[in-house]
Amino acid sequence: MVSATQLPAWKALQEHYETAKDLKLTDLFAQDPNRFKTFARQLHLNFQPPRGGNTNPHDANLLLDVSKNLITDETLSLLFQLAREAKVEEWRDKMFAGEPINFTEQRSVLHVALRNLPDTPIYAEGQNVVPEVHAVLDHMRETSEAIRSGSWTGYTGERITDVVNIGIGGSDLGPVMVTEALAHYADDSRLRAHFVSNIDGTHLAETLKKCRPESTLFIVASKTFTTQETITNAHSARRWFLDHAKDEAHIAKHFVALSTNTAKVTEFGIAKENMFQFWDWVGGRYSLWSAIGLSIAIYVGFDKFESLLAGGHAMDQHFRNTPLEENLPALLAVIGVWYNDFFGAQSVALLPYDQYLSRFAAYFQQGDMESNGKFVTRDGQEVDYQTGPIIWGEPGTNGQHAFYQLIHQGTKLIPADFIATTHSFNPIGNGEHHDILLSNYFAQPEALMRGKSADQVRAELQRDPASANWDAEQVQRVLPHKVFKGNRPTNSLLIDPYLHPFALGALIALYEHKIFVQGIIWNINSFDQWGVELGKQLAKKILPELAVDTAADFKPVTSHDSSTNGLINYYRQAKVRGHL
Ligand SMILES: O=P(O)(O)OC[C@H]1O[C@H](O)[C@H](O)[C@@H](O)[C@@H]1O
Repeated sequence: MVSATQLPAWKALQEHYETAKDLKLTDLFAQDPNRFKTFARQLHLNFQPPRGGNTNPHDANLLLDVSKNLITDETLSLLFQLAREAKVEEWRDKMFAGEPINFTEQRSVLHVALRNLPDTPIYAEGQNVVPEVHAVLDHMRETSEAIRSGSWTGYTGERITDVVNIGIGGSDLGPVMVTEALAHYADDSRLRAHFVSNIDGTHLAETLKKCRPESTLFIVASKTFTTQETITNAHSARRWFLDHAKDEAHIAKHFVALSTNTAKVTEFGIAKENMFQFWDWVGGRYSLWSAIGLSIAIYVGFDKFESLLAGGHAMDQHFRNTPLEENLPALLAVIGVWYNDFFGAQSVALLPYDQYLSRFAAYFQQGDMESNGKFVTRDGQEVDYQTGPIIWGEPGTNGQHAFYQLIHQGTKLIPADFIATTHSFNPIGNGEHHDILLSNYFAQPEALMRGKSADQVRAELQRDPASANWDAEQVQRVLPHKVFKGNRPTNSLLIDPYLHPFALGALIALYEHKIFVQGIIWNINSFDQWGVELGKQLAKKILPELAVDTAADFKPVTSHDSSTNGLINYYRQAKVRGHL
């Protein structure tokens, strides 16, 4: 494929940008009373998982308003033309058909198969993967139900009260984000979920302080089962456990593994029946839907996990079957490309007005940045345009009291997604909290768009008794600092009614597919992550260099640049001095 910048629509967008860059959102709204109608999309999703007995809600409404963006009808039509010229629809169909679109690792990209709850076949390398997916789901159901009911007991016969997921990256962030998002459904106060990811011994040590070996289940989650942090933490947890339990035979009741690597799991000493399989065609950052979600299923119950999958599946169907113009992931994606590649925006803020989504931005930092942080095209050429943005964010309203200053008055363009639900699980004060929360959710995009002119500031100063009598010089000293230029773009997404498992599944899949569409437009492979390897290799080389016994045998390390040598030797000298 030709480079994105060579596509006719890209060139047309560059020309269009020359006029669009001067668009004023307030003018666009003044000129068109129907602007909201034109640029907001409502989507009703509904899908009942085929297994009977799941009584959770399985429908959700999504309202995505993109009208507060620097776009016109023409902008959108050119952006969708770009998506078509980049062959987004063809690549989407290739993904669903199990073609090995992650070509640098010769792998299919089939997280959609994990939530394909009906028995519709999906093929990877000629083999229908759906029966295996269902077999693992059945295994997860059995195990999660046994733990929740108390029939799975520890080595002394006690029920399990603490589940510790040991994993990092994709084997951590998804379960962390989702267990937090679904905390409302954690209906068994006897059961706690913990997550240990960092190799920093503090993470494991502080977690183990809260656990007792008799009643703790460790879930060792690692796709490759070779990740240094996870395997080291798992071995340390195993030692802690055996210090108490003494007998290795007890490990079977306290350690399970989630992995694609049977040989390594066996080598670690975890029995095959305690291993939950997944497959190479599941990318780590897309794996919460697989066995990696076991901690979720235990924490909130398997039927909630199934409903999460159903929501993901419903969004998959929408993404697969809806023309781009009405396709929510595609719409979010092309608007993102508009700012990233034509306005020069460097980042995107994800701002959920929902405490349950407190880890949403952290989760999609991996989801987006590990997928689209690439500098060569699929053909191996260096790109001559910007690819993936920096993703960041915190829940509202906290962010307002921290970094919104820069979004409102800083010198950077920061497109932001505002996310909220129409109803709260916690309608404290007769709904007062939720109304206040939502008033902020509505006000911030409005403020970012409208801004405040010098004339408005002047009028305010005149109205305020504290400044009404100021002379011109005093006014001028303050006035410029109170001006908001406005015209800052936002997307608003409202989920109706609640962030129940189905709605959450749909929300996550929405962003996953947005990332997919952008990766195709940028002509990059969104599914490998070679960029994480170099640091790992160098750390492996450095680790043995950190060993020193005594001051007498201290030989400075000289194998690196002077900075790295200097830092390493400072650390080694401190080790020799030994303060603990
Ligand atoms: O699940 P694992 O094989 O342990 O991998 C954990 C994580 O580490 C790797 O370095 C990758 O950057 C991530 O994509 C992956 O999710």
